[in-house]
Amino acid sequence: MSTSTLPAKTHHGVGVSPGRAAGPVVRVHDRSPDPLPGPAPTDPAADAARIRPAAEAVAQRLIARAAAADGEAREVLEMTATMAADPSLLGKAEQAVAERGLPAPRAVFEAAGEFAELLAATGGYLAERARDVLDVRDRLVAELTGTEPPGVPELTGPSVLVARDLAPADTADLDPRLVLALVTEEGGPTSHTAILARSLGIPAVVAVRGVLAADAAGARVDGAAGTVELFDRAVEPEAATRDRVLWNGVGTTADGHRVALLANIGSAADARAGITADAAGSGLFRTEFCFLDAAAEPDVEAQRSAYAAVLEPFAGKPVVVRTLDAGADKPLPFLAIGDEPNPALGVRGLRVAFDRPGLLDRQLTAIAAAAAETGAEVSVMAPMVATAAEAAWFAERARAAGIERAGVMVETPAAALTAEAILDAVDFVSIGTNDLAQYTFAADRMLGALAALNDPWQPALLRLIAHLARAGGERGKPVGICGEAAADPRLAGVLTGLGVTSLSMNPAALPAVGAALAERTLADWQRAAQSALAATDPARARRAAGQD
Ligand SMILES: C=C(OP(=O)(O)O)C(=O)O
Ligand SMILES: [Mg+2]
Repeated sequence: MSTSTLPAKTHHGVGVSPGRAAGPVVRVHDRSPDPLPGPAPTDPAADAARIRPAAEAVAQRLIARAAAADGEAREVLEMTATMAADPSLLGKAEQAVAERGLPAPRAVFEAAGEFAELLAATGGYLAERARDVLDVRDRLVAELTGTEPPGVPELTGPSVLVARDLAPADTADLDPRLVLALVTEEGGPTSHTAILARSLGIPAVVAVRGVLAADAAGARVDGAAGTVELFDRAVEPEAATRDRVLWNGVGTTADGHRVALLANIGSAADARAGITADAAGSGLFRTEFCFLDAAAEPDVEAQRSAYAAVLEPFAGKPVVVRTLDAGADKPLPFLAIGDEPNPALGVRGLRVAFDRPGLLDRQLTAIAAAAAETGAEVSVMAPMVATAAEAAWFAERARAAGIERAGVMVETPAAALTAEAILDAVDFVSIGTNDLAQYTFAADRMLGALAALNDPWQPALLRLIAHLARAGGERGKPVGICGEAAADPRLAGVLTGLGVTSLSMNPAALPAVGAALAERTLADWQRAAQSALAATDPARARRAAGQD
């Protein structure tokens, strides 16, 4: 490598997908400037008539990319193509040209902008779709103005991609053989970029302030340490070095201490992916994913059949079904909570059911029926629990519905600090590290600017987990992890060293986690865990655990 002779500046971000790689930088195009509202077109009818062919061209390009992709990538690209050709969006834009005399690019810009605002105002998953609508908007505007479309340019060789953040359509069909590493200025540990990078095995660092302004030609990326060295000349491509992903499908440390490695699922496709990836079961079935678009509460029969479709691949295996986690970042249209000044601290998760116990009871009945039908070993757990009384209330209702094992998620510091009482009220707990970090650090999990606080290697978060694991160990009750922390291979070992009994993750992360776990004995991981706990910041915690 010739890089050692080049001047380098090291930028720090949050490492979200481990591995090291170096290579020439390719910038992902930012969107072009907003189109101007004038001058008015001389022939509005002709200008309006340009919109549908432009939308058709954008949709066709996305469909062609979808045809060359598979699995989730194909779904994302097809969904984006559908949005680009959405008749109500295009109709609104045409109307703005005809009635308000806006030039076609501006009309599309405003129509899509309004649609995105509506989605963003509802928050959560729908707000994430707002990002997709804005992505479609920018593609349409680029098509109408004849400018470079936003997103990843055609890659001619192995490259390090540097972006502000990546939209699902940008990343859906990324070729991991050409993308050496991903670096983003924004985004956090639970962002789309982070999850995708881990699932593709591409080293990634997010929330790297100033990386775009640096305008570098080459970069060397360390996805574990969260560092990006930038060079002002292109750097010879150096393929990623990653954890070996040779895993025999059994979750165990080098000396045979078993840890259940499980899949996080939300659809039948996820469930099949989990089984293919050798998941021993599922530690988190996000039931709200089945009903994101439902306008009214699905009746018991509709719920039973939706759950059965997801449980079916797991016949004979354990699955933890989480009851609806609605509100804040995951609003469900049929559970309108009303205006809240701070939805993340509002009526969400299990709290939605306190005023609507019938809603919970109907869901538990449907889950019990789906479990009986499929033969999956189902237990249930409640999201966003703050007190032992809430946990006991939930467990009682679950048992009344005929479900034997009931647990709760630990996502609030209050639940973690009262681990003993919570565990006494239920059969198990599962730690949602995404939300537990957000509430512990008072740092919105969606904000790139606060990503460093949501880093799951933060010693404060590790201490809460250690407390929970100790309380579970004393009672002989399982303490699992189902947040993104479980998908970080080295952290998975540290969590095991803290006493956690199961790790549930995106199915794509299973081989790397399984392989890393098997590299050391339980005593080694316990030592690594104690060193990480004693560290004063995430970087030191990683080093102390032997990550760097
Ligand atoms: C697993 C979790 O739940 P979700 O990401 O669905 O909020 C979590 O908060 O860590
Ligand atoms: Mg959560």
